Amino acid sequence: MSKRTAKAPEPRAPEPQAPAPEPAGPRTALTLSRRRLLGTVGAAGAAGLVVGGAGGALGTAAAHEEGPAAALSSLGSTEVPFRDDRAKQQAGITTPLQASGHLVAFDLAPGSDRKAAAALLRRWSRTAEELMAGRTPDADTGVALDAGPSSLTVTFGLGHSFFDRTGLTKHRPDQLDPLPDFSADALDPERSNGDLWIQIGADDALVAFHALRALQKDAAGTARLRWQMNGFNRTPGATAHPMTARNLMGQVDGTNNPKPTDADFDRRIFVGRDAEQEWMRGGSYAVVRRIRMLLDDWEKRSRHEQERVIGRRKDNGAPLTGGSETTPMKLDATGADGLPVIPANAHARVAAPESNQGAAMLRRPFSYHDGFREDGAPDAGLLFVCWQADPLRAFTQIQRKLDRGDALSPFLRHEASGLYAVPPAAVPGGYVGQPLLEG
Ligand SMILES: C=CC1=C(C)c2cc3[nH]c(cc4nc(cc5[nH]c(cc1n2)c(C)c5CCC(=O)O)C(CCC(=O)O)=C4C)c(C)c3C=C
Ligand SMILES: [Fe+2]
Repeated sequence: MSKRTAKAPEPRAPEPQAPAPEPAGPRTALTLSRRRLLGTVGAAGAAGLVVGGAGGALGTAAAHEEGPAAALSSLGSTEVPFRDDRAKQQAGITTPLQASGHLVAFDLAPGSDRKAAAALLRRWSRTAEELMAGRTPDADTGVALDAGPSSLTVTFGLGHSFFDRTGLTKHRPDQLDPLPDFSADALDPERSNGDLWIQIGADDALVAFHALRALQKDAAGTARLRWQMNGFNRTPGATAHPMTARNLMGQVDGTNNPKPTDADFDRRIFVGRDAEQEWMRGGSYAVVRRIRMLLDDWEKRSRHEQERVIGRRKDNGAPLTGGSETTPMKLDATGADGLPVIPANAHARVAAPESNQGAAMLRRPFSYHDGFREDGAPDAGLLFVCWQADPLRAFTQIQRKLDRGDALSPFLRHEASGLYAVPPAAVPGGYVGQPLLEG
């Protein structure tokens, strides 16, 4: 395939809410297929295709002839490697938040055994690698033909039930034991759990949808879709002041996430070298919660009340004890009334490692909006995804504490839940989960 070098893109603005893209972070694709840069007659038909990013502004009529290619913007050309010799973990964990996301779970079809599951994960890994590199099969839907990789990541996980279905029960890690019930739970079993889970993220909604369809087609005959959810975040570049993301309650959310530069980051987020289940070493556990926000109630509260619910300012995310977003909270500080400045039940206080014997997880959510409910309230909230080496000592410990009386809980409903073992990245020539399935 002929290759062309794309103009070097501008660096992407930093996004403090997500850790720096260390090993598995995005890199700029310097070579892209000729088709992707120029558009082709063929799949695109006589109208041709415009180049993604900057070229898109030209409009379709301008792209009939193969002329000098306009460079993709950094948004379109940013590529996150599927495999990376330096990275042990799959992409999509420490990758900066993307603008568009899909979470999807599958159940193995009756009769699909371990061999069929292995073949599916091999197909999925191949598809993910191709699409994340910006290579789109000519014969597919065409949805992403004129787009660059757009920071696409595809991350694969295995649910508790996967192991019984494939005869691998004795290889199931204890960390996949079902999460306990919490009082705030109103879980829909049909939108929870599942044998297999995929997280898709991209900075372009068409690229993300295209990946979703391609992976769904790969599953045909082997696994059936169980549930699927769509999410979004702010588009990179939409603000002149790159800062931590906001959620649909308007809060700056993600400030006190562990950072890859923290000495204990790997120990907290990734499964250690001494783990009993060898195939999970370097992997992580994802807890997924669909959390609806009771926005009508929330939006009736004054800004002052809202800030006391979290313990941080709404405008810049700074703790109520002062400073900027990154200033540590002073949990001991009291006001003139003798009461704590950050209230005893403030969400950030109750969830903090200091209140949970050091427990911490990496939160990497998407917002969602699925229209309006019968009462007119928005069906909207957070697709809360968090990553940790041990869910019992991270998500479960903190959620138990929140459940006992954090000020944010009355504004939330946990509607769906999943817990998945996310194996390390595939080795060259291999596929995600191969050491488990062929071990
Ligand atoms: C069990 C874990 C958590 C759930 C569930 C959860 C839901 C949830 N959180 C917000 C908004 C914010 N959370 C913030 C901080 C924060 N939240 C958790 C854990 C859960 N949140 C932790 C561990 C922390 C960090 C605490 C700390 O160390 O300071 C914040 C403050 C800013 C920040 O640090 O990110 C906000 C805002 C929502 C809206 C929500 C459910 C929809
Ligand atoms: Fe939180």
